Amino acid sequence: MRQVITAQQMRDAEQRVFDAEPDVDLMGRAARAVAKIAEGVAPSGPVLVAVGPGNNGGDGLFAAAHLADHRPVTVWLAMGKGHEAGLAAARAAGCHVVDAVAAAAALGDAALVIDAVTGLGSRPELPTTTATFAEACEASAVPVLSVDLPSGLDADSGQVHDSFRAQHTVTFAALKACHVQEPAASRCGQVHVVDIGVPVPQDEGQAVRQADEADVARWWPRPDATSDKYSRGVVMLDTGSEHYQGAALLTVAGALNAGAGMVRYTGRVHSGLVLSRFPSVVVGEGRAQAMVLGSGWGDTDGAEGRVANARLHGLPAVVDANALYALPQGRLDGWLLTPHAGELSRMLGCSRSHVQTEPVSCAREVARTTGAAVLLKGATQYVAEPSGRVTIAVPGPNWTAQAGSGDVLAGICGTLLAAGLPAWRAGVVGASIQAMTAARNPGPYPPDALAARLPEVIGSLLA
Ligand SMILES: NC(=O)C1=CN([C@@H]2O[C@H](COP(=O)(O)OP(=O)(O)OC[C@H]3O[C@@H](n4cnc5c(N)ncnc54)[C@H](O)[C@@H]3O)[C@@H](O)[C@H]2O)[C@@H](O)CC1
Ligand SMILES: Nc1ncnc2c1ncn2[C@@H]1O[C@H](COP(=O)(O)OP(=O)(O)O)[C@@H](O)[C@H]1O
Ligand SMILES: [K+]
Repeated sequence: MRQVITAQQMRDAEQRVFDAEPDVDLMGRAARAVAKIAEGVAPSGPVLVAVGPGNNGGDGLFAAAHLADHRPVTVWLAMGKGHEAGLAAARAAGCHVVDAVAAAAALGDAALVIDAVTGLGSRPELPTTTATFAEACEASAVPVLSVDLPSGLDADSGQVHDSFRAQHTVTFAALKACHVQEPAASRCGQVHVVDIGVPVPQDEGQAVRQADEADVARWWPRPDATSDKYSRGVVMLDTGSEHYQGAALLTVAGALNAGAGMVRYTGRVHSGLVLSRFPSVVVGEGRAQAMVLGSGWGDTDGAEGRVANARLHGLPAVVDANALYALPQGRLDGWLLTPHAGELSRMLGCSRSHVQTEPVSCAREVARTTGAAVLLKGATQYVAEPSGRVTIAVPGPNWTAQAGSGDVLAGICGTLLAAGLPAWRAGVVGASIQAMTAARNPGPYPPDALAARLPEVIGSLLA
C-alpha cells in the first residue's frame, strides 16, 4: 500500500523537517536521487535539463551538476531564471546554459531530457515556449525524466493540462494525486518514490492510498483444510433480465472464476441458459453469505423490492447498475456499491464531469451518506469508505473499458464479499484482480474471456 498525499501535506512535512533541523539539505538529497535515476534511464550521452524558477528547477540544477561530472549537460532556463545556488553549482560543474532556440536544437542529440520546470508549485497553463518544448519532446524519441511531476500538471488532481509526457517521474516521500489518478497518471510514466527523510503522517480518516499487487495477494481469501463450500462463501446473484441476458452469464463468470464456494442464481434469465454455460450453478434462493444485485436489470420494474430482499436476507450486497437507484432507506453497513461516473453522478444529482473532476470527494460523499463502501469504476478505480478513507485499486490497461466488464467485476466482488472480506477490501481486491488479469493478458479480450483467465492469475499470485 502506498500513500497518496497532497502538495500541502508535503510542504507541511518538509517544514517540520526544517523546523527540527534548519540546515538539512533536502534539495541535495532530491537532486542526488534525480541524478541516480537519470543514470539508470540513460547511462550515457548528452543530457538536456529544462529548468523552472522555483525549487523544482533547483532540484534539476543540482542534478545537472552531478551529471556534468562525467557527461555533457545542457541547461535551459525555461522562464529566464533559476535557483541561484543551483545555477552556480551547474555552471561550476561545466553545464552549458542555453536559450530556447539552442535547447530545441539540443533535443536532437540528447539521450535524456530532465523536466524540472515546475513541481508542487505548478499552475495550469505553461508559457508557450515551454509548452512547445514539451510537445517537441513528446514528438521526439528522447526519454523524459520529470522531477516530482510532469511540469504543467497539478499535483493534487488527475486532470491534464498542457504538460510534459514523462517516461519516468521521480517524486519525493510519497505519491501525489497526479501520479495515480487518470488521465494525468498516464503522463507520468514509471513513478519512482524516493525517501528523502521527510516523514508524512496522514489523517487516517482522510487518507488516500494506492493498493499494490502484494496487498491483493495478502488479502485474497484462500481455502484451507477445514474449508467447505459454505465456509468459502456462497454468493447469490440476482442479475440479468430479458433484455440483458448476457449480464447474468457475465456475473456468474466473474463469481465462479474468482473462486466462489457456490454460486446461486436467482435472477430472471432462464436458468437453462445459465446452466448450459455453468453447470455448477445452483438455481434459486438458499443459504448464502452475499448477494449481487442490479447488473443487467436495465430499467425493469421492481428494483426497490429486489434490493429490499437483500436486506430481508440480512446479507451484504454488491449493488451495481440500476439497483443503485433503488437503495433502501437506512445505513447499508457492509454493502458495496459499484457505480461508474455516470451512475455516481445520477446518485448525487450532479454532472458526470463533476464526478470526473472530483472523483474522490464524490465517492466519499456517497459512502458517508449510505454507510456502504463505494467502488467508483473507470480508468482509475477508487474505493471510498464511510470513514472517508479512500483506496485506489491496482491500475490496468484501458482494454477493460468495454460493455460487460462491470458485470464480471460485480460477480468477482460478490465472491469476495461472500468469502468474508470487508466491503471496501472486496472492492479494491476485485477491481485490482480484473485489472491485473487484463495486464497479464494483453488484449483485446472480451470480458468473458478475461474472466476465464482469472484463475491462472489468482493461482500465480498466490503461488
Ligand atoms: N516540498 C518539499 O518537501 C521539497 C520540495 N522539493 C522541490 O521543490 C518543488 C516545489 O518547489 P516550489 O514550491 O518552489 O515550486 P515549483 O518549483 O514547482 O514552481 C514554482 C515556480 O514556478 C512558477 N510556475 C508555476 N507554474 C507555472 C506556470 N504554469 N507558468 C509559469 N510559471 C509557473 C511559479 O511562479 C514559481 O516561480 C517540488 O516539486 C520539489 O521538486 C525538493 O527540493 C525536496 C523537498
Ligand atoms: N479507461 C478504462 N481503463 C481501464 N478500465 C476501465 C476503463 N473504463 C472502464 N473500465 C473498467 O470497465 C468496467 C466498466 O464497467 P461498466 O461501465 O459498469 O460496464 P458494464 O455495465 O457494461 O458491465 C469497469 O469494471 C472498469 O473497471
Ligand atoms: K517537473
